[in-house]
Amino acid sequence: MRKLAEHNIPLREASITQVHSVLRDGNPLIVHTSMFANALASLANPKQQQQWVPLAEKNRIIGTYAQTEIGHGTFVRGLETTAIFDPETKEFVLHSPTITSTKWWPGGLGKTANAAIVMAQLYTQGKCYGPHPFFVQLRDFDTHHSLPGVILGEIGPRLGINSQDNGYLRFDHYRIPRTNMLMRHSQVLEDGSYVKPIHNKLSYGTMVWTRVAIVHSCSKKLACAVTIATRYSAVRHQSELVPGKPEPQILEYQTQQYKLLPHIASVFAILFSASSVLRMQRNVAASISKGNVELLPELHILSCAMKALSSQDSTQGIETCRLACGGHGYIASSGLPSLYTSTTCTITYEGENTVLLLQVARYLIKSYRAGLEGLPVLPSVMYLTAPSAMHQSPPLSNQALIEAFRISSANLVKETESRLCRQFNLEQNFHYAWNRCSVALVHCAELHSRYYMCEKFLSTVESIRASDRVRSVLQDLCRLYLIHHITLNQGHFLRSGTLSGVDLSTLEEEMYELLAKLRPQAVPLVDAFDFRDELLGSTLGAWDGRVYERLYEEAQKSPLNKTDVSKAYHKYLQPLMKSNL
Ligand SMILES: CCCCCCCC/C=C\CCCCCCCCCCCC(=O)SCCNC(=O)CCNC(=O)[C@H](O)C(C)(C)COP(=O)(O)OP(=O)(O)OC[C@H]1O[C@@H](n2cnc3c(N)ncnc32)[C@H](O)[C@@H]1OP(=O)(O)O
Ligand SMILES: Cc1cc2nc3c(=O)[nH]c(=O)nc-3n(C[C@H](O)[C@H](O)[C@H](O)COP(=O)(O)OP(=O)(O)OC[C@H]3O[C@@H](n4cnc5c(N)ncnc54)[C@H](O)[C@@H]3O)c2cc1C
Repeated sequence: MRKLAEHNIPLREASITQVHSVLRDGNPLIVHTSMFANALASLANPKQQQQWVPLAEKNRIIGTYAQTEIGHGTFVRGLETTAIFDPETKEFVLHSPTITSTKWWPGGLGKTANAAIVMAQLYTQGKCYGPHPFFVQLRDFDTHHSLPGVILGEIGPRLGINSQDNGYLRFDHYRIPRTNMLMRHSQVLEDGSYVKPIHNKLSYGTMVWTRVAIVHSCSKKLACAVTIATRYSAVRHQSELVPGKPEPQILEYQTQQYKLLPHIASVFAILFSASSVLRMQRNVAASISKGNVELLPELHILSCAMKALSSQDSTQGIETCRLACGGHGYIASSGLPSLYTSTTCTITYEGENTVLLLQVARYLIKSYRAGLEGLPVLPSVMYLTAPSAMHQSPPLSNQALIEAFRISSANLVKETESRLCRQFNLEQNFHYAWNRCSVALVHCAELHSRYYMCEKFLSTVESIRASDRVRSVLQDLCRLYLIHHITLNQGHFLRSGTLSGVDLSTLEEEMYELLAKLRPQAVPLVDAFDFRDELLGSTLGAWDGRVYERLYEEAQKSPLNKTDVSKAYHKYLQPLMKSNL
C-alpha cells in the first residue's frame, strides 16, 4: 500500500498480477479496493461519497461487499437479509431471520473489514422493494471489535486464496441510520416513501463493473502462466525426437506447441475483448449519469458473456500450462498452482458461469424473436436475423471464418428457439420448456460469445498500429486462434453448412503449419508481456532460464531441510520403527 501511495497509483488501478506477486494466496483488501470502492462510487449519492470515500481512500474504513448468503448466491432476488425502515427513529433495522440468511463468502469480511456494503431486502411502509445496498459499519473503527448486533467470523480453509479471509455475517436487529442506504439511484424518504430508480437493475451495477474487471484480470493471469510454461519449454530437454539425436527442447514437440500457442493467442483475445467491454462500460456510465439507461442491457449481457468465457478459458489454459510443465508444474514454486487456485474461483464468483450464460441466452432468444417481428434490436445481435451471406469473402479467409461463426451462431439460436417453441407446446409452461432446453441455450451463449471474442481479436489486429513484422506475428496468432476454436466447435459449422468436412481438414492442416511457423515466436511473444521475475514468482519461468538451479535453491528453503533429522523422527518414526508393528 505504501509503494502504491509513493507512486501515486490507486490500488484499484494496480494490476491484479502486481498484487498477486506480493500476496500469492489471495489479497484481504481486494474486495475493499475493487467492489467496495466501486459500490461507493456508483451507488452512493454525492453527499454519501463525501462522507465515506475519503475515509475509504485513507483505509480508515476497510470495506467488503456482502451480498451472498449461505442459502443463496446466484438468485439475488432470493436474499433473505431484511432492512426494515422504522419511521419512528428514521433507521433501518438489519436482521438475519434464518440460518440460510447468513452472509457467507465476502472477501476480507472475516478479520480485515470494518464495514460492508450489505445487500438486503428493503421493506418500507409494509412493502418489500427487493435487494438494495446499504453502508454498514461492522467493527469499531478504533478497537476493531465487532459491534453489538453484528456477529461475524471467517468461513474456514478453501481451495485457494486463503489469505482473503472470506467471512460470514449475521445481524440481530442491528440499526443503521436511514441515510446509510446507498441513495444514488433509489431512495427512502424520511416519511418512508420509496423513490424508485430509473432502471430496476442499477443496484446490480457493482457486479457488472467487477465482471468487466475480472475479464481483464483473467488475461493477465493467463499471460503469467503461458510465460512460465513457454520459457520452461525452451529450457527443458526431454526424450528423443529423432532416435539417437540429442534430446530436443520440449517446445519442439508439436503437441507441446499445441498446448501452449493457442493459449498465448487467447491472452490477446481476452485482452482485446476486455478493452472493448471496458470502453462500452465507460460509455454506459457516462450515459447513466445523464439519465439514459438504454445501453445497460447490452453491457450487462456482454459483461456476462466475456466474464464467463474468459474465466473458463484462462482456468483451462493455466491448467494446461501446469500439465505442460510435467512434474515440475506441480511444485508450488513453479507459481502455477497458485495461479490456478486464484483463477478457477472466477468461474464461480461474480455470477456462476452457467447462470451468466443463461442470461446471455435469454437475451439472444429475445433479440431473435424481436428481430423476426421487425422490432429494433441492439447492434451486437442484429446478425441473428440478418446474417450476411458467406460468399462475400474469399473462401476460408479470416473474414469468411468470422462469417462462418456468425452464421453458425445465428443458426444455433434459430434451432434452439424452434426447440423452445416445440417444448413450450408440449409443456404449456415457458419456464419448464426453458429448463428442458437449457443445455442447448448455454451452447448458444457460448458460440455467440466466442464469435464476439474472435471478431474483437481480428478487428483489433487489423487496426493495430505496429511494425509490419509485429503485425504479421499477431495476424498468425489470430489466425491460429480462429482455426483452433473452429476445430473445437466443428459440429456447429458442419450443422450450419458454413464449412464442409474438406474445409475443416484444410483448416486443420493450416493449424499444424501455423504451430511450426509460430514456434520461433513463442518465447519472444511471452517475453513481450514483460513480467518481472519477482512478479511471476516462478522457479520455472524466470527470464534467465536457470530452472534447475532455482528449483534446487528453493528446495533448500523448505522448513524440513533446516535439520538433517527431523523432530518427527524422534517423536513418531523411531518409536514406530522399534515397535515391530
Ligand atoms: C473495470 C476496470 C478494469 C481495469 C482493469 C484493472 C486490472 C484488474 C485489477 C483488478 C481486478 C479486480 C478483480 C476483482 C476481483 C474482486 C474479487 C471479487 C470477489 C467476488 C465477489 C462476488 O462474488 S460478489 C457476489 C456476486 N454475485 C453474483 O454475481 C450473483 C449472480 N446473480 C445475478 O447477478 C442475478 O441474480 C441474475 C442476473 C442471475 C438474475 O437477476 P434477476 O433475477 O434479478 O433478474 P432476471 O433473471 O429475472 O432478469 C430480469 C431482467 O433484468 C436483466 N438484468 C439482470 N441483471 C442485470 C444487470 N446487472 N444489469 C442490467 N440488467 C440486468 C435481465 O437481463 C432481464 O432483462 P430482460 O430484458 O427482462 O430479459
Ligand atoms: C472465492 C470466492 C469469493 C467470493 N467472494 C464474494 C464476495 O466478496 N461477496 C459476495 O457477496 N459473494 C462472494 N462470493 C460468492 C459468489 O458470488 C457465489 O458463490 C456465486 O455467485 C455462486 O453462487 P452460489 O454459491 O449460490 O452457487 P449456486 O447458485 O448454488 O450454484 C450451484 C450450481 O447450481 C447451478 N445453478 C444455480 N442457479 C441456476 C439456474 N438458474 N439455472 C441453471 N443452473 C443453476 C449453477 O450453475 C451451479 O452449477 C465468493 C465466492 C467465492 C468462491
